[in-house]
Amino acid sequence: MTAPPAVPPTAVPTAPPTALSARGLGKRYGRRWALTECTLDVPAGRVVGLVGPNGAGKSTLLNLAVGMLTPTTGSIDVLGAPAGGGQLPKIGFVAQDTPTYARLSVADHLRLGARLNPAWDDSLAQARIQRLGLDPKQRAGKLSGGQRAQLALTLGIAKRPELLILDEPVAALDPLARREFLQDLMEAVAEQELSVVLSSHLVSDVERSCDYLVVLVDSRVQVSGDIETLLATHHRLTGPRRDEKSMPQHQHVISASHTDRQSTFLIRTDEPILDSAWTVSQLSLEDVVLAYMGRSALTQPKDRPVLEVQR
Ligand SMILES: Nc1ncnc2c1ncn2[C@@H]1O[C@H](COP(=O)(O)OP(=O)(O)OP(=O)(O)O)[C@@H](O)[C@H]1O
Repeated sequence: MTAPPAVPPTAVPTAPPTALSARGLGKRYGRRWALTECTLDVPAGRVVGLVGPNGAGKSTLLNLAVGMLTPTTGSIDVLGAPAGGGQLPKIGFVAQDTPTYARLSVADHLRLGARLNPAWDDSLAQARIQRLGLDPKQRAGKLSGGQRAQLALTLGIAKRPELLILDEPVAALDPLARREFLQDLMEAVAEQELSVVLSSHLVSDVERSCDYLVVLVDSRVQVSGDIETLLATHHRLTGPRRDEKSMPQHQHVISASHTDRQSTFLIRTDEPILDSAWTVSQLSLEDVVLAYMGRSALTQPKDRPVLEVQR
């Protein structure tokens, strides 16, 4: 009897690893939704900027990711498993206002980090503290806001996490400290295999340090994606006045403004723009973010504060 022919192995498609994956995720405080219908796949190995105005829901999303909040609706996976308990050793989390223990010294914080984290990299932590010029004997309560933020980032990085989540880490820093902090962060990303999600109000911070963007406005994700791709697929079209409805289907209008004779559209499309009536211009990341924020403002009910889109 002859053996049956070998069956070629079936290639089982594997989904690319994700840092965060949310499905219909929502969080309600009392009657107010802080996060609504959030469905999102953020790839691993990226530096993700989570941008949105005050009260957009950024902290809520990040706190759901680290399991400090539980969802009202939907689910969130972190590094391929449900957020919460089992994933915590793999996550470094620096919460908003970079909390530290005021009465403990810098050295105490590093000792605590070593006790609490099995993968603690003490030489990395010591080297960072020395490079930053932080006095190991100084109590955290006596550090400046910027120094405290650097201490908190050191604790987060020395944990050797797979995912580092930073909630507005540079909000309290002056421009130079902000630049140095983001520079340090990028160095850590280059040295370690690390995914980072950081929230910020400022597009300039994201432009400098991130390669993936999520825009959250009024509790909803407005857009998310690879920053290079977002910049390559969004355009400003300026030309003779035209009705939005006459635009080709593949051109998704994000914002439109008109004068008597002229129209300006900010569109997203994967296809080339062939209509020679348009003057096509490139957009900055800030243009893209503001357009999505403005779009949200236009769709908000009247009793909500409307975001100003300034150009
Ligand atoms: N513990 C809470 N109880 C009630 N409402 C809350 C609570 N935490 C947040 N909220 C509300 O949920 C919404 C989203 O808040 P969240 O802190 O997630 O926004 P954010 O984008 O991080 O804002 P910011 O940039 O100001 O930090 C806001 O309207 C806020 O008032």
